[in-house]
Amino acid sequence: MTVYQATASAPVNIACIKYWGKRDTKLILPTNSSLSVTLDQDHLRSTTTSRADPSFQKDRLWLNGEEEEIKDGGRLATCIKEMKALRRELEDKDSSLPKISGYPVHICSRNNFPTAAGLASSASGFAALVASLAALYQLPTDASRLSLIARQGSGSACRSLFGGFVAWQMGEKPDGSDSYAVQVAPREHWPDIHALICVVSDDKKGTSSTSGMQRTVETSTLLQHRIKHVVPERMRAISEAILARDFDTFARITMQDSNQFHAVALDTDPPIFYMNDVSRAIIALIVEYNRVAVANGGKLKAAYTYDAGPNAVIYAPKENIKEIVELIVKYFPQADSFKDPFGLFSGKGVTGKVVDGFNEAVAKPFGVGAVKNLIHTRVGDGPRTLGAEETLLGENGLPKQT
Ligand SMILES: Nc1ncnc2c1ncn2[C@@H]1O[C@H](COP(=O)(O)OP(=O)(O)OP(=O)(O)O)[C@@H](O)[C@H]1O
Ligand SMILES: C[C@@](O)(CCOP(=O)(O)OP(=O)(O)O)CC(=O)O
Repeated sequence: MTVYQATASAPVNIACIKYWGKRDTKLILPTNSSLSVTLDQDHLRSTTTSRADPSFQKDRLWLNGEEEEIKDGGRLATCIKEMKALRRELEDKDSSLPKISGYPVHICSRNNFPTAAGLASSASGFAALVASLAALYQLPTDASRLSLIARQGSGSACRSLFGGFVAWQMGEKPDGSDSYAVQVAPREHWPDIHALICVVSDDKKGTSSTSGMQRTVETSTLLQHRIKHVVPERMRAISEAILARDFDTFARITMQDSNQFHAVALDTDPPIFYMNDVSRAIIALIVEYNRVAVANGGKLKAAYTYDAGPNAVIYAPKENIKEIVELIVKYFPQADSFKDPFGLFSGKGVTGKVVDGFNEAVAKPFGVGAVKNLIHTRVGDGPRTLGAEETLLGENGLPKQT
């Protein structure tokens, strides 16, 4: 008997222009456009296997080994329903296709990094879900079309359908049909963009993005200024900077937009604080690192950005990452040795140090564990369809034991 099954992986993305606010909470339509860098799946990814089988009783999903409820009308149910509808369209047009759109599905997914910890697991997770169902249903792969569906799982997920540098165009139609992701540039255009993730906390966060942003929409006057007068110009300028590989402008806008997103969170009633003392110390270090570069006649060398949590993501050209790791390690000693996927330290281990002319008084050194982990990665590609050997479901249609 034929087994209808497919496995796909999808990347995390971290926004430079932040999505924060919905004009439609059910369809997940944003109040502003946003733009992100897709990170390399070789380091951070969600992997999902989907199988359609007439013997299954109902649609089921397991995340990291635990079954998650697929609530009627909820985000998971919506994405699965929309993907089945796309398959049905194909079957209606071509009677030779097996009629699998009516079969229940079993879906098994794993994240190779902490879930719901502000590392954008919902983005890679819903993108992998949609990508695996697209492979299962053999849908023609138009990533923007699929991004319309991933968007309804989690807004930021629509950007993980592409690699490289990705914009989510907010659109204006009430039905959301013009609110999808497009690629600004593939990773090959600017492969030199690397990222250092400073994991400050991998706990489940206090205020979820979903509830936090709605409170902001309801109470912040600053948000209205941001969406009308700030984001449109920033989207234009950062897209131009990416196309011109102009890191100085890219970095300036990225930091400004992270700052404004956190200002808007603070302008919410009651206020929302996502950054903590460690996050703010990392900002001080990057600001000083850039000040030294500019004082020496150079340009900005790094950009920080923070999502709805205390973890820092530092974007920089590859050649600067070694100095940045040394800088972070000087102030935030690490319990474990730095995993050095790009061989920057030739197996020698990291010694904390600052660049010449750096004012060490800008931050106080913290103890071991304040920054728990450093992940070095870079701009990456879009979802990948994987071979049958990567399946997460056993022959019985239940998660494989790992
Ligand atoms: N691989 C996956 N497959 C399906 N759903 C997933 C997957 N990974 C995460 N999710 C969903 O996303 C939720 C976590 O999203 P949440 O927004 O709370 O955290 P986050 O994505 O880590 O943070 P943020 O989006 O603010 O950066 C999970 O509880 C789960 O419902
Ligand atoms: C701060 C952000 O990371 C917010 C992401 O919000 P989500 O996409 O997680 O929210 P929902 O659409 O409600 O699922 C900024 C961004 O990724 O653009």
